[in-house]
Amino acid sequence: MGRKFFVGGNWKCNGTIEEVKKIVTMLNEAEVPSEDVVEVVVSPPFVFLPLVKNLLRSDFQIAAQNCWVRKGGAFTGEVSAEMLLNLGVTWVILGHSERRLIMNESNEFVGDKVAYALSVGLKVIACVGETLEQRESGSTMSVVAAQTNAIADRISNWSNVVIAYEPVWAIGTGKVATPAQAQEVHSELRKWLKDNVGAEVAASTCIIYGGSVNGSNCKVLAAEPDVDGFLVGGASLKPEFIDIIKAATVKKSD
Ligand SMILES: O=C(CO)COP(=O)(O)O
Repeated sequence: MGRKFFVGGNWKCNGTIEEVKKIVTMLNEAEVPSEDVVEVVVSPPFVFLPLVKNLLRSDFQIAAQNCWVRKGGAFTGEVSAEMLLNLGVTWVILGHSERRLIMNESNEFVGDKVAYALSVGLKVIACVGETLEQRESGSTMSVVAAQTNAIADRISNWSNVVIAYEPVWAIGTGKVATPAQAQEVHSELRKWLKDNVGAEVAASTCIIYGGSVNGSNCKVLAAEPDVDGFLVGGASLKPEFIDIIKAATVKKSD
């Protein structure tokens, strides 16, 4: 039950048409391991999804950074899961800490979003992770378990879910988790899945790490047995994103 290495690029709220075209050209020209070895998904802001979809190489996929919790309708400013599918978008990032903390998205709301997006056929990168305060008070695993539990309560099929462990204190700070810190949470989370969902889901679900991943630290992180890839923010806008994709080969040579 091998897990394929997964690298997501979360562009967040960045970019102009010109910059987006440059990033796509950089990605299209890159030589990276084949689709059998690594799954690459880039996530531009909503407005650039059609442009990126049209220009991006076909072995890379695209993700939205959010979507509405249920079917579309009178929800001003929202984008529905159905619209994403209609555009040919295959993935959506849900529960990113920037949405949990800035937009006050609760565990339950994120769980509802994950369940709805999966039900219409989208694949989901579901983000979990603790704040610095929560880590320092020793509650990392209870926070991550509660976030994951709100999803587990609402879905039964995990085959289209990737979990991104993104400690909030490591996001955009340059303070990357050490390989041991990442491995510890990933393995505890996998154990939580085994105990609460099932052994098969625990063994087959990709758990990727996010938070200050760059071209220099990606290989040591990728070498950890329960780190199945990355969700990359800042570095996904730069050429070093290619080096991060290539970290997949660390696994292949195991
Ligand atoms: O939030 C992240 C990816 O979703 C990580 O962001 P950085 O890689 O910029 O720390």
